[in-house]
Amino acid sequence: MAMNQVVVMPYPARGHLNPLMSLCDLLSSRSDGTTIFTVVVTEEWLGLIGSDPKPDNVRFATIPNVIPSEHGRGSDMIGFLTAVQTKIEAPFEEVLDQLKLPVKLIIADAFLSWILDVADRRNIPVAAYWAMSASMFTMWYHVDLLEQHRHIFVDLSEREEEWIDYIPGLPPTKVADMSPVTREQLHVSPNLIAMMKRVQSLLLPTIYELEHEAVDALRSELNKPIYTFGPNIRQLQPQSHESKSKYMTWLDSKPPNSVLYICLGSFLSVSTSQMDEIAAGLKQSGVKFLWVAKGRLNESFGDEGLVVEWCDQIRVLLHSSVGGFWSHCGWNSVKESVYSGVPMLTFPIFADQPLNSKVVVDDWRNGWKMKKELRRNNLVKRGEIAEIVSRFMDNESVERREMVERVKNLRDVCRVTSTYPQRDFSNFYSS
Ligand SMILES: O=c1ccn([C@@H]2O[C@H](COP(=O)(O)OP(=O)(O)O[C@H]3O[C@H](CO)[C@@H](O)[C@H](O)[C@H]3O)[C@@H](O)[C@H]2O)c(=O)[nH]1
Repeated sequence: MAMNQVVVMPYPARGHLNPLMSLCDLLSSRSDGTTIFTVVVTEEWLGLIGSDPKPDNVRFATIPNVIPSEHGRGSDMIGFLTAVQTKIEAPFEEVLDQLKLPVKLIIADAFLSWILDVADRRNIPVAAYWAMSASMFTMWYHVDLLEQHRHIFVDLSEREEEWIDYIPGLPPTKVADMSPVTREQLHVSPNLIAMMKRVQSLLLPTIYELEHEAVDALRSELNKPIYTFGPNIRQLQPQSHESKSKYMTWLDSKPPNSVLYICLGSFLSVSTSQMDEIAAGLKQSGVKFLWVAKGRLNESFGDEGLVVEWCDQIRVLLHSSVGGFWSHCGWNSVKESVYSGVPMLTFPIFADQPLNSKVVVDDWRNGWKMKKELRRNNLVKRGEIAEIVSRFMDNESVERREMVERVKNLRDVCRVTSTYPQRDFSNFYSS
């Protein structure tokens, strides 16, 4: 049989690349052996993920480092977002020119809308990959409704208790649970209505059973194939004793469910003064913690706390000593937490994170809010942190036990789903 290929263009950020690589693993495991999956990344990203294990029929192609580096891009977010929209198209086309096998499909992150013109010129269908939740997709798809109700682009500080109850597939949601969006941000975000008219299909990395209202609403409205494929988490590779990281050995030495894992995102992080409050609050709580925090590496917390620059998050979450996850609520972190059966303390920062936090706290009820006033940059102070953390990690308390029961149920739903990512899914790129 003749060979062909699927070109995969991820958004150059960890929270988008990780699940798209995992999708490639899934597709390649279901492929009949005639398809090569070519993932296009910058040279910098190749250095970061190039040595991760992957199937033989998943390959990388590179473009030069035409966007700001991963290190320090947070200092000019709009500059980074703009470069991704304007600088990648030309080198991406050069990659396409050099490919030997015919390209039957492009899977592109939905934030890269310029890809539609490239694909049109070459007559290649595009499947749009949305890295966030289905709920966030429906919210963003209906940005015109938000505008009609004056729930976006205006000062909402006096109207945070108003309900957004008109978005198809989304349960009533308070204005307070939506990240404020400016028109400037809209310019670097995809126009989903225009995009959905032009793509062949939509790929949602979500657990259908947990988001079926949103997925069903989109299916009836979009009139396009929409595929969900479960938690979309990369499988853990076995780790030898020798290659075990220091933090895993540290976790081994701790009692079950005793450690709070903290990671507040790889994209934007919190202020230095908030980090100071977190450090002091953790000390005061007496709870053991593993904290991903680049700027605090030299701080000593004795044997109670370990700070790392980076860790293998899913491996950490699956460790039996980890009993809680304090997270910024990136969609991948939320799913990894559900998949691992670890309750969450939510601390959303921007974009979809406030809505994800609301889903965790109010709908799935597998977590508590650490940051209550989402739309303000008020500091969460050390005393409050210490109080919530110690209550949250108290394995004897009734409120925690009840939450842990719900977490187990969610985990079971998520694990079952991960074994049958949608029945017809494997065929979507063969047509
Ligand atoms: O020390 C670390 C920190 C993170 N991760 C992984 O990095 C990914 C992070 O993804 P996510 O939790 O989604 O956070 P962000 O990187 O901040 O994700 C961006 O992209 C997501 C998908 O679009 C959005 O939901 C977020 O709001 C946005 O900030 C996850 O797979 C983590 O397991 C690690 O392996 N080790």
